[in-house]
Amino acid sequence: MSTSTETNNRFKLRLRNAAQVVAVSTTRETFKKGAAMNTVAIIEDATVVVGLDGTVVAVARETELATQQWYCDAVFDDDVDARGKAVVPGLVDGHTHPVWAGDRVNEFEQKLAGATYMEIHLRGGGIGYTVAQTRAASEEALLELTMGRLDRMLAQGTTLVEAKSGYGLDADSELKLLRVLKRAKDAHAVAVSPTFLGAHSVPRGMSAADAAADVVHKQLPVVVAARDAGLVDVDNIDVFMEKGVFDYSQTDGILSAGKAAGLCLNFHGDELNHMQAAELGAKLGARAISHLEEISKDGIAAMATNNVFGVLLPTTAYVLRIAPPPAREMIDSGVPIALGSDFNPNAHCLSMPFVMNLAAVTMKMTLNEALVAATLNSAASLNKSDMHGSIEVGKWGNLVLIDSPLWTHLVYEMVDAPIAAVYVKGSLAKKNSK
Ligand SMILES: N=CN[C@@H](CCC(=O)O)C(=O)O
Ligand SMILES: [Zn+2]
Repeated sequence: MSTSTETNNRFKLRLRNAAQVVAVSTTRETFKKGAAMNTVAIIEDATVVVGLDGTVVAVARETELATQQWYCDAVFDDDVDARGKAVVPGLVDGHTHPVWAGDRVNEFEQKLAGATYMEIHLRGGGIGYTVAQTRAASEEALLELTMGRLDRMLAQGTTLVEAKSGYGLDADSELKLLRVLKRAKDAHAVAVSPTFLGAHSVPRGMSAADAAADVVHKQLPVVVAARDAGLVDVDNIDVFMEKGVFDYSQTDGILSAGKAAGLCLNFHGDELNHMQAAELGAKLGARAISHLEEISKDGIAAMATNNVFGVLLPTTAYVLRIAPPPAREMIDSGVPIALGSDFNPNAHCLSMPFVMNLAAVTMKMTLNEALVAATLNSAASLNKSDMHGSIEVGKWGNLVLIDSPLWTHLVYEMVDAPIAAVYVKGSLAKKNSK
């Protein structure tokens, strides 16, 4: 082979002859809704090639590729025999709270004994407890904790994660958390979509109205200035819209201010009580609303009409022993559904395969729907499905290699998903021992 051929035909990675490559999509659709959520593109006896720039250059049956001259002449920096294995896109976690110190294992015991989330919250535990621990922690300590959590997510197949601030609740502390997220984003293989969540709770001694005003007039301007100076990255703005936290008009005001600052609206709503969050999100042009356990029929219709993503979090209903959101009705009505782990001190879950299992068992989603919701649609809920969420030419070569010829083992095997390796932009990012 000549040098020039070698240069032109050198690639970063080949995963060859996989029993199944689950591309999810082959048409570059940005998301799926309705019946389409139950279809995933699968190519059997297939090969994926990733170029030196980290993007997919080919995904096809090995026999088809073998007829092409470029492929026969190609050299691969990493050449992996994937026979007997399946490949799915890197998983996308649509909702996490990864920057916090301390833990709440004591509250887990209280909840098991019957205390509700709001009872603990209103007596100063819950988010309030974590805010105190997180404010007291150094930026370096929080970075180390966050990096460790991203490592554990990566080992479970996650390659893109939405990540919230929200345990600072004042301008300086929220900025500290957003700086941690930027440093983690710049340093870690897992891609991060950061979210400003200064409105996660009402700080002790403040009214909700004063807290909402603080978010709009103090925190948000500081965050926007830091973003514009390149000190932090912020894609989305979030509010915990809930009875006893932020009401309809406070949430409207905070989200509207965030939208004016160029942020995507991606907020907590209709979780413990029906708050008309879905209706508000549709009115404001929100990209996504999370939780939705208490969504109304009108809210479902409004989200479907406006293509507002429902980010469903099956760990919440599981740990709080509440009814899960009406996923079936939402999908059948045309709401685009994504999934998230909701990793936080209340729901300590870093595993999207387990989330997919819970979605299938407790929310009656099919395995195909769970995969679409945990890949293409989660990426789309973050406006990132141009490069994430499916195995298609031109997208990042983010790939999960499964130690089974059937991809469905990823979900079936629950908390011990058989993930052999995870590739990010065509580079081996995590190899799991058997
Ligand atoms: N519901 C509000 N926020 C989180 C819980 C955060 C916490 O309890 O620390 C959630 O999505 O479940
Ligand atoms: Zn949350």
